[in-house]
Amino acid sequence: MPRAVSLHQVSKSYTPGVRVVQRLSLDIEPGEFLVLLGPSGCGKSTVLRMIAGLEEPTEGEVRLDGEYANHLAPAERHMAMVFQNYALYPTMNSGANIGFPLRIEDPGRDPRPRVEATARMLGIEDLLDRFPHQLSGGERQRVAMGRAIARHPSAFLMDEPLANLDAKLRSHLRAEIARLTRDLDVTTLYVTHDQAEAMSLGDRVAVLRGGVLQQLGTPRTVYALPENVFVAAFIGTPRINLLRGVVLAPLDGAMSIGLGRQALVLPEPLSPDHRLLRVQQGREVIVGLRSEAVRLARPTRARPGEVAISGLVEHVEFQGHEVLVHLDTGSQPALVPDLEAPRPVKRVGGRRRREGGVLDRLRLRGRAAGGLRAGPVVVLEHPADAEPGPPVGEARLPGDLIVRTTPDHALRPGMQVPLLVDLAHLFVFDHDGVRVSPAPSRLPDLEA
Ligand SMILES: Nc1ncnc2c1ncn2[C@@H]1O[C@H](COP(=O)(O)OP(=O)(O)OP(=O)(O)O)[C@@H](O)[C@H]1O
Repeated sequence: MPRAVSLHQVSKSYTPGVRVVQRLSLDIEPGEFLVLLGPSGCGKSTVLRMIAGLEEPTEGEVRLDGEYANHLAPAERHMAMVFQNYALYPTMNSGANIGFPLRIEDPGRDPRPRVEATARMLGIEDLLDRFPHQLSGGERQRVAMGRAIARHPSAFLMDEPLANLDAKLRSHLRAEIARLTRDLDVTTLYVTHDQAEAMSLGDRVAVLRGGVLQQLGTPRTVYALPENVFVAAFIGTPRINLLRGVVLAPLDGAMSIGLGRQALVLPEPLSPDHRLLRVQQGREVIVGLRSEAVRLARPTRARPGEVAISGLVEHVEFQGHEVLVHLDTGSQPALVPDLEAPRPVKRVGGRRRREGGVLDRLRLRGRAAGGLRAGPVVVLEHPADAEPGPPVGEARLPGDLIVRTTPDHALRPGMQVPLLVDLAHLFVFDHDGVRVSPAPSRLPDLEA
């Protein structure tokens, strides 16, 4: 029987006063495939290890099938773990590796029938006599999976099991893991920092940041209705465009969102979501536009709900089936802490500069709470707080908007192109990075 696994207000500190997991509550249904997703160091492995019994929660409860389980030893939990480094015994062949936990469990029983059945399930019958050093990375990972499966566990705990494999093999094994866990009807908790993996595997995805749960939902929900800027930016490729904006709601004119040199004029009559934005009048917000929200087309081609802006082509990224166009629209990108990897130095106009340039200094900062970024997702700093540098208005901004298009547009850097923004796909986040449009209370049925 697949297990129900629950965490109730679980926290973990390795050092007193520093919680690496903070008051986490999660209910994983029997047979469910739940993915824990987040950047490196956000506490994913710690959560998995607490469920496995390899770490003890500092506070809170782990429950298995509704029963308090904090005190249970790993072996008493009947779960199998698969790690990224395979952890096979080097002196045993694949068959012995797969059979090892069976021999420990029941020394008197011949493990071979189970080992062979497991090998058939994984298509590795030919590898049973080989030692780990005679196997490729993908084959080793299959043997490690076999060792986990052979015991018929009630839950799988997988910690980045595909991280060491190349992209092609990863996608192949991903499909295999999905099939296996479905066929075996087992509860699975899968840890990854790869959002594409999370989206393709999970029945639900739990997004963690700094040890704090940001959102728990189906892949469709976390993509279409991210609760905050962090989730919006972490999920989806190419990354969502996040721009700093100001809500302008004059009493005698059309409501708009100012984006630096241009503005998105909200069409009348205002939609219920846009009407609610009036309370943000005069405030700084963060506008989120996924690449599908913007298309290259003239204003005369606008469909209902689309508004026109324009952009200067800065860079064209050819990807074969599509092209990513980096545009300067005269707005300022908003940066999300924890996501901004050190930016590579690149050459622009003969000068070397860090990508992001002056905008790196207009930083959005996570607010610390007990050593954790637990409160608001971001805080927009006033430019006056920024390090000295060229005044914002005078700085030549790097591309602030990435738009996807077909390869048949002949685009070159320096071209000014017309754009249409589909306001049905507009996200607005408040000053603290929390989504305000679409309104949080509006939860369309995305499962249909
Ligand atoms: N045994 C330990 N003792 C002290 N600190 C630890 C220990 N294990 C993990 N940590 C710290 O706890 C935090 C969370 O670590 P954890 O491994 O759970 O994160 P993660 O999200 O799985 O990261 P990654 O994706 O890089 O594996 C990190 O800051 C890490 O340095």
